[in-house]
Amino acid sequence: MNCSTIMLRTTCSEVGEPVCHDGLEPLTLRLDEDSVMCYLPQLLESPSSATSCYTALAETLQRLLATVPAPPKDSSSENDRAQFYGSGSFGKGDFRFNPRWCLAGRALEDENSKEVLYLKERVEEETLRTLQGLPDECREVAHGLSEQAESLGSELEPFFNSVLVNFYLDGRAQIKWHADDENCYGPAERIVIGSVSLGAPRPFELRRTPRKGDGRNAQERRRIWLQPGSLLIMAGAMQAKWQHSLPADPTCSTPRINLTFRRIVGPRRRGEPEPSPADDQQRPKGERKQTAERAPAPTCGAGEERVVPQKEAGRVTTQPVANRFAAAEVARRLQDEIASLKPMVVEPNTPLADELTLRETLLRQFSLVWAEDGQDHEAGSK
Ligand SMILES: O=C(O)CCC(=O)C(=O)O
Ligand SMILES: [Fe+2]
Repeated sequence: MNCSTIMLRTTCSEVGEPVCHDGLEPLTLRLDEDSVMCYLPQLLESPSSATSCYTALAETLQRLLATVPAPPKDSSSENDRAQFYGSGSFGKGDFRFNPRWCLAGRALEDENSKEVLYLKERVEEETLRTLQGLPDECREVAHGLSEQAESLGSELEPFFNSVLVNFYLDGRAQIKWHADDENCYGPAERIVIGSVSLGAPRPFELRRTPRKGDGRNAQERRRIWLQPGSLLIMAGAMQAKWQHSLPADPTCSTPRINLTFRRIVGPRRRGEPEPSPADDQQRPKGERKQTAERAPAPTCGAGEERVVPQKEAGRVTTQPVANRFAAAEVARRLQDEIASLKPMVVEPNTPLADELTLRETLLRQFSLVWAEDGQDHEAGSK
């Protein structure tokens, strides 16, 4: 089969409607000379494993939404899409994250996310297999990917070292046209992203990045229904030349979870945790140092004496903090909550102890990011 002429399985006939794929069969799309997108409807062994993965993960995300204060740039209450980012270790290394993510999303710690670790393994295996098995006609694209594909299999360094999770509460939640082309992923012509869908099926759209003088045809959209349990691989120059979006779908009334596994390259930025020392990784989990112990002292609001009023003592936020709070105010709230929680935590590994750790981690991450620039960031959705 000639890769450049692979057709979408189903086509929409109405004028102006995007070319559609129903997401039930695998698909390889060579979008242009340098960009390729592959879709596998079934990443997990069965539809029921996709359902149980979704159920467990949705429960964790709901709990975090209810217990972790909203980050300063949280937009989940406006657009029904909440963001989370992987944090902690995944066996072969530590999750990295773009420090901006912690302004818009909540941390999803490794101990909270068995499913994420499981999916990460599956996505790496399938991405490697798929990229290595691209048809001959895609060789030029595959050639550019071969080095990356090789490092996917490396024992020492896993390919995907970060994950961003989107929780779409219903069909009103969406993500607008964008490309994931930030510098932290390396050259935009060589970014590989593995995107897993769970929960409600939703349409995903693609279009060429708009350029001056583009005619109507250049803007032709392609649409793929992302089915639960599926994997979408974006590779080659897709982030440089194409944009993608997940439009609102008024017919959808149930949640969807999307996980995009990415590779962050280059030195760690301020605000990103340093990798754990190798010997720390060897030890069983219970014996490892707690994140909070490794955390540097908060730098935001430090030095300011704030007395927690008596009536506030013991009060813990269970609802997301409204967006209007400035970053420093959120930090103060976190400090208050940590002060309230500390005397209540008598045993490790209890729900209260987890809440305390989550707040401490959040505070550490926020504080470092703010210390970097001294002010608010533009927190994008990428
Ligand atoms: O939800 C999706 O399928 C897409 C998410 C996405 O594009 C992103 O997080 O950058
Ligand atoms: Fe994206």
